[in-house]
Amino acid sequence: QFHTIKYEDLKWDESLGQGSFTRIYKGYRTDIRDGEKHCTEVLLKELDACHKNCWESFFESASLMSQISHKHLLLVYGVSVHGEKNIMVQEFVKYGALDLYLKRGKTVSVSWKLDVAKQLASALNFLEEKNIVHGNICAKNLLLAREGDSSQGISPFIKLSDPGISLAMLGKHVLLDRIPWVAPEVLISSENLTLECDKWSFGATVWEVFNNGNSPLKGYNLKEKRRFYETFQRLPPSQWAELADLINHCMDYQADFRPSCRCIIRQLNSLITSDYEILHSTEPVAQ
Ligand SMILES: N#Cc1ccc(Nc2nc(N)cc(-n3ccc(CO)n3)n2)cc1
Repeated sequence: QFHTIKYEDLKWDESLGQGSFTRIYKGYRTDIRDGEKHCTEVLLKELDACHKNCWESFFESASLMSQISHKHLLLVYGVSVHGEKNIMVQEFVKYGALDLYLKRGKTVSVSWKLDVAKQLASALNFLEEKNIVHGNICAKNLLLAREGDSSQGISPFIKLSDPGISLAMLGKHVLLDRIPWVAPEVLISSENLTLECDKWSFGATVWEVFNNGNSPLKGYNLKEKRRFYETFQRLPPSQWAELADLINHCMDYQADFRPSCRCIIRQLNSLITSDYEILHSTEPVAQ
């Protein structure tokens, strides 16, 4: 199910921040392959000790990512346990989480954003074909491996990160805080976590990418977030009608009305960047 890595083969470098329940560090892993010593740059994701009852879910997430391989899915080398410490050892992705990259004010073109959306859709299509639910699609879990350079026609390259601790293990407050990424039906029961939920989250993630990493419903408290679903509200629409339609189609409150991945990919490919890009060089910030 997954490779176990000896703790003494790992070396910690700088801290790179924290996710929910986890801390991440740059690190190195030494291993001997065909008689040679290799030292690989890795990302060390440590599960906070206080959530040790979630470690099986943390490792389930690691084994999910280790069992499948796809160019837009993060490579997980394995896990290491050392006393209270549970560590997931991942490939180090050069530019880190996409939400922070976009928030740092990097101006990226519309076609750059569309490339990211298409790559995420192809990763989701791969998971859908294997009937695997990710459960935590969001810009924070999209990692940027290549910045791309539109002047040289080099596209960005993203990798979808591990889903982390499964929604079923999370408390109500954490679920509410994941509005609008978590599909409405999951709030009713985590048994409702299906492939369609990833389509909903895909819509919210595309919204983030086209709003320069701004969090949708930023500043909403949990009560306001709950009301957002109870009153069937929608995210502020993009000026680009075809994009807004795709996002709203993915974020349909009726799970079985959401489009298949193939349909999403077809719609993304039909979005013509030329006219939109000329007309709206920068997407106005959503109110
Ligand atoms: N400054 C900076 C900087 C930070 C991180 C990386 N690299 C990286 N590699 C991974 N495999 C995973 C992650 N993550 C970041 C958030 C999460 C939460 O899921 N993961 N970051 C590169 C540069």
